[in-house]
Amino acid sequence: MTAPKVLISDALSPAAVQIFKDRGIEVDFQPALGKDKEKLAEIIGNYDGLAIRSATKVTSAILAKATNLKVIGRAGIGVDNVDIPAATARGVIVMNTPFGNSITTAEHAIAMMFALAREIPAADASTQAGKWEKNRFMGVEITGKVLGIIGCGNIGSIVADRAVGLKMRVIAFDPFLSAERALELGVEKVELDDLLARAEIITLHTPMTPQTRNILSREALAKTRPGVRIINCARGGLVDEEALAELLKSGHVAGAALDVFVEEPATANPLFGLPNVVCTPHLGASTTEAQENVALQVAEQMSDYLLRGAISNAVNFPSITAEEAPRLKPYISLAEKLGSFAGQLTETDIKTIRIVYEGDVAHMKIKALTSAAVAGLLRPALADINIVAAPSVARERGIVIEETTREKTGDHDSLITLEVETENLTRAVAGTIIAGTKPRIVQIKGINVEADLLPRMLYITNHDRPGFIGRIGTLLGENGINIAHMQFGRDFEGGNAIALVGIDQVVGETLLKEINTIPNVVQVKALTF
Ligand SMILES: NC(=O)c1ccc[n+]([C@@H]2O[C@H](COP(=O)([O-])OP(=O)(O)OC[C@H]3O[C@@H](n4cnc5c(N)ncnc54)[C@H](O)[C@@H]3O)[C@@H](O)[C@H]2O)c1
Ligand SMILES: O=C(O)[C@H](O)COP(=O)(O)O
Repeated sequence: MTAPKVLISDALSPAAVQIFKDRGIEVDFQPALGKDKEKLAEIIGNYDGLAIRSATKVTSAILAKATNLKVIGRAGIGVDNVDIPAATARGVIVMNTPFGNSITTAEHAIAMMFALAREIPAADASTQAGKWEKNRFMGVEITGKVLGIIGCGNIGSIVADRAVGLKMRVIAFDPFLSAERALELGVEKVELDDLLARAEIITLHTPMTPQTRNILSREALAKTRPGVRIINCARGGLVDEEALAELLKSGHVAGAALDVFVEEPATANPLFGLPNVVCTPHLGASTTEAQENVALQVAEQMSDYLLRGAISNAVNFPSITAEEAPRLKPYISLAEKLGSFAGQLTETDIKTIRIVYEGDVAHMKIKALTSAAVAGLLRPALADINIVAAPSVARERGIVIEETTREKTGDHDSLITLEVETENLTRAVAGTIIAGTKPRIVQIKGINVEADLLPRMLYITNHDRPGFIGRIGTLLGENGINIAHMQFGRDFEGGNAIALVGIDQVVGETLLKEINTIPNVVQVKALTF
């Protein structure tokens, strides 16, 4: 196996380079490449992995050129510089490092709060200019002030903890913050309007989503307390910069500290040059400790995926540990084959997919197995579908996916049953793993029929009458088709029967039609796996 190749296109700590090398991965460290999208597009096709921070924009155009790419690793938190749907559609795993720079960023927000309260940057500039303006800089105390946190997740919680330590009164708006967690953090959970009306300092710590974009809009800013100070170390675009600039000029807002901007790199901005505005160039995560953390973590995660199939902190696929990956692999293959079997037999629109996981397999990562089953099911219609994209593609097509887990009920230690419902019919197929690695079908439409899945197969349904087996064998033999195995099942004597025939050659349309003319044959279909 040739060593996977990773490109680092942003300024990651060199610690990442060492990890990749130690793990036997070829690594190309080009920290300035993220700013050169033409060059990136030109070479991205050579790499299996791409490690980035926030400067590299992984657009759909870049992804279209990334023909070998399997994983994008974000050494940091925000993945808004990656086109996730486009990556997902191409089967590229996108992973981040959700905790490595949280403390550092929370500390930056706290530093910004002090910088605003005591006008440290302006006082520093004035002092170093030889002005000694002792009477110009009258600050405010932090103790006892009301801090309003918008978004109380990893970073917001650390800010809350530090602020409580500074004897501030902390209120938080976060629809997903539980009452228990708020109590544990010592913060009061409030609605946004309440926060706007009460906070003397507001700090933002939400991701950028359609709901949070412009959360401090002109209207929201108008509801804030006179003299409020605003800090944004989360994402540019959470605050209306134009409206904030006007309120700073009018004196309604006493100060604003911004680490992030609508347009980055920010070389011109409506807030630049206004009194008591403190700006840093997206430095929230920029400490030696945080950069070391995220670089090491992203390199380990990407190596684990490229070398062992383990997935952690992916934003577009369930996690799979390095220990789980080899155990899961045969079941992924089984789920994909069961899906493929049902998909090849289904010619009308699928409404619902029901998957039942029974026995040992019910305790595995069933989300990954469901993705594999859905990919197999959709592949006859969408040749390029991959396991990462499959569930979202199914949802876009209005297909309902239902999963159930239960303990072992029959002979098999593990059993996966896939049921597909269309307008006209419901078809179920079940399978298991034999000898630890081999996928095997064990039941079709409730009829027991055990067969290994070979690359070429015939699926035949017929009325259970004498003579069928001899005729099909003769007909295939006369046409030069070698039979590898032939398995039969029926619901009861003289009832409905199924034959699964593993074959070594392709059966053409003419021969399929001829098989259909054998007495009692209902349906024949050539399948490939
Ligand atoms: N400046 C920097 O260098 C820097 C560094 C790290 C992270 N960040 C950014 O900081 C932000 C927070 O990161 P995190 O790790 O704490 O994320 P997180 O996911 O742990 O927390 C985000 C919180 O926002 C809440 N939230 C979501 N939608 C909301 C809404 N509509 N209203 C209010 N709250 C909402 C969530 O419930 C969650 O608790 C992200 O945008 C991240 O990209 C910036
Ligand atoms: O989301 C993040 O982790 C921060 O915005 C840090 O971005 P950076 O890695 O480009 O400093």
